[in-house]
Amino acid sequence: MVPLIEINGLTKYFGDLCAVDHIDLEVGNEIFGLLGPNGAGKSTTVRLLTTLLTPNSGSARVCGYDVVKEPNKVRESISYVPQDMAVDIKLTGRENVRLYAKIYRVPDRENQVDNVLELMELTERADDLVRTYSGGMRRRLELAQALVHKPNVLFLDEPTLGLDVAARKKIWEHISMLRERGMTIFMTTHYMEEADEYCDRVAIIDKGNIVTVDSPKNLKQRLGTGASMNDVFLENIKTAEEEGFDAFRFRSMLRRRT
Ligand SMILES: Nc1ncnc2c1ncn2[C@@H]1O[C@H](COP(=O)(O)OP(=O)(O)OP(=O)(O)O)[C@@H](O)[C@H]1O
Repeated sequence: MVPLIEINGLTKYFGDLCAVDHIDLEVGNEIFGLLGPNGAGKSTTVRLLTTLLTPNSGSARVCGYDVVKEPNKVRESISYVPQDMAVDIKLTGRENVRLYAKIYRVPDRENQVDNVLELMELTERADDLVRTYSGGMRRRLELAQALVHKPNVLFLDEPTLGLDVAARKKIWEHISMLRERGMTIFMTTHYMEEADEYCDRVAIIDKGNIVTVDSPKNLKQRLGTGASMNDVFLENIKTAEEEGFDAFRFRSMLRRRT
């Protein structure tokens, strides 16, 4: 596996709180899911890897570039789709993507805008205002924007959050298609069944520590016949429970989100 993302002892404090605690990870050309309860450190990890935060110690390389020493090179090689809407509803889909193409100084701009709209199956609605788009279409538009400068690694924070079942399935079809075209996807999710079905490997993070990393299949097998990813998740955050952490909160969160 050629690592597209290499993380060594990466650590981030917010005041006294250690949000990411000496994590080590290697991610190759795959769909990699970072799972964990609320406040576990998922978004902080993604923000460190996308150069939006600076670590207190440790290092990370993305596409061969150091996130602290070569942030511009990292940004040119990646895209990041955060949870909150990153599209302007007062513009058309095409205008939104065009804006990104301009910011990234994409060569042969109009062609590339057409290409990514087509890739996300938005061509027919490309000239309609985004205000009229469904949630799933808006998410696909965010992906189109993210793809316009041809990144090698795509970071997605909860890509299917808030979408209905059909829209979630469609987003996953698109993410899987990108993976088949050679893109590396690093994503966070609370949907265990989606991680199970679509991720090549997952890591579970709890209180800033990576508790386990493997394929969903291997993780389930380790627990025994009939185990689900929910079981894997709960098993791996058990330590927190044993330490008196509020397991009820985790479980109710899981029930809400799965
Ligand atoms: N800018 C910040 N300032 C202070 N504390 C922060 C900041 N960002 C995150 N934290 C804290 O760091 C810890 C990890 O937060 P993070 O957002 O990375 O968790 P998460 O796993 O993404 O959670 P969620 O699933 O709820 O999005 C939490 O305790 C959070 O309150």
